[in-house]
Amino acid sequence: MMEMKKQQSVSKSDGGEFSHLGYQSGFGNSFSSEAIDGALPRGQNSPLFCPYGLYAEQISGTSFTSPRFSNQRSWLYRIKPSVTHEPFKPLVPDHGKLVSEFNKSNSSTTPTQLRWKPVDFPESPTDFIDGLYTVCGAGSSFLRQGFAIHMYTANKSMDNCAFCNADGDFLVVPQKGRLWITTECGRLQVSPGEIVVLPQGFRFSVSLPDGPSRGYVAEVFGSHFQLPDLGPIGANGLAAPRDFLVPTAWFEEGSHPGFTIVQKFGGELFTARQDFSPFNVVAWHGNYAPYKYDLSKFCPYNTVLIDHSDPSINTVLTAPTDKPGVALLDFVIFPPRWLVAEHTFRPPYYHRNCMSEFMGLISGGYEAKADGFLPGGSSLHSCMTPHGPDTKTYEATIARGNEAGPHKITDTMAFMFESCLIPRICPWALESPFMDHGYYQCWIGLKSHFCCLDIQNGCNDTVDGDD
Ligand SMILES: O=C(O)Cc1cc(O)ccc1O
Ligand SMILES: [Fe+2]
Repeated sequence: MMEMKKQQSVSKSDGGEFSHLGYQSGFGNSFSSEAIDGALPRGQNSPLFCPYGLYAEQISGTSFTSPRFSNQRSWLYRIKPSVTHEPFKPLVPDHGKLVSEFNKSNSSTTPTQLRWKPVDFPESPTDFIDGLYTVCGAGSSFLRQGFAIHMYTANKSMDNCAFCNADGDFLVVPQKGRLWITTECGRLQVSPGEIVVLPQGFRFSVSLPDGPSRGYVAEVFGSHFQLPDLGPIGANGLAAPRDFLVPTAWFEEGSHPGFTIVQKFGGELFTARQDFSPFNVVAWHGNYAPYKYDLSKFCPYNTVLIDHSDPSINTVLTAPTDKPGVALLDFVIFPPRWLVAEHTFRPPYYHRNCMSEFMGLISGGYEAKADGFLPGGSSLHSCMTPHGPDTKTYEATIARGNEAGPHKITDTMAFMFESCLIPRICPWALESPFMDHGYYQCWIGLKSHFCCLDIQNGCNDTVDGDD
């Protein structure tokens, strides 16, 4: 057998290598990458003898028989197959705060507008897995239909262990602190302002080069993220396929005694021991792989004359249901952009939505909230729960009047996870010390401006006299 040559053979603690990673570009392509020349079998997936004595292993992200346009799978060529581990055992002590099936025993429901302040960083050593907790969700990973919204706060790297989510795909939105993520397909550096999708089943490990870190995670059960159709926008715009980055093959070899795989399965965590690293894939090919995307690359479209567009115009990724146009989960952003609409109330309109809206703020402020919605904070406006700009935003917009010229909103990156399912909320989120119990007050001051005569004619008579 040829001498095993280890390429890019740095340890995970070598930071320099993480910041100079090469990536493959594209969305849902047929990717291929080999860390050693010739490690990918040519002409077939499963030769009797793979190059360099590697094992061939397929990971399927859709059923074998899914239609070709949606079929996702990759072939991994690895030093030892994933199956080489001791039996899974329930994690002790139980993690307790991850939920993947939402029912009366683990969650409750409320139509009230909810808002949370940013959560403090942990004081005791907490890695990405320890620091993950579910805020809300609906459906069931067992039934392959549903979603969960989690958040994480962590201060230490995962050590000698990898996480594997059998329940669904994670879309991770870091808000504070970079994530150095080692996956079976290679390594990714993900900074706040970027997102990463870790599809169902892939093993990954998260290191925190910046220490205390915080962020949001959307999980979808039974669906995968795809780019939205562009309709009349045309062939270009919003998130461009070429800006999605997929890792190149990277592996580590040798013995890793006591390496632990932590598997999330039905919302519960199980651990299995093995004596080697799962990051032992020397080459891979296929269209099922982790990827990242820099939100500053997004090309926003919007009104250029009147009125406020629905936020769907800023959809980065969507995880569809079987109903056309109805998302299990849309990931929508509110990026820096020009506001130019004439004689228009430019902030988000007041509204009630049959979809449920969870929002987070990565940086800066959010155009609908003058106060109280802070980077690292979050809000939930469930199905048909009324919401919209707070009193200060409304009054300031009206005061600016019709003469407002083109204006660029800068220093902002808010996002929304929007789902057709109605979320139930976990008790620790409802009882959290970071819950903003006075949230409703941001709208209470909205006064009646009703006037019997047309306001353009300068009428000052309010009907209900509340000012
Ligand atoms: O509620 C929100 O702040 C999100 C949102 C923004 C927007 O511009 C229009 C509708 C909408 O739900
Ligand atoms: Fe909304």
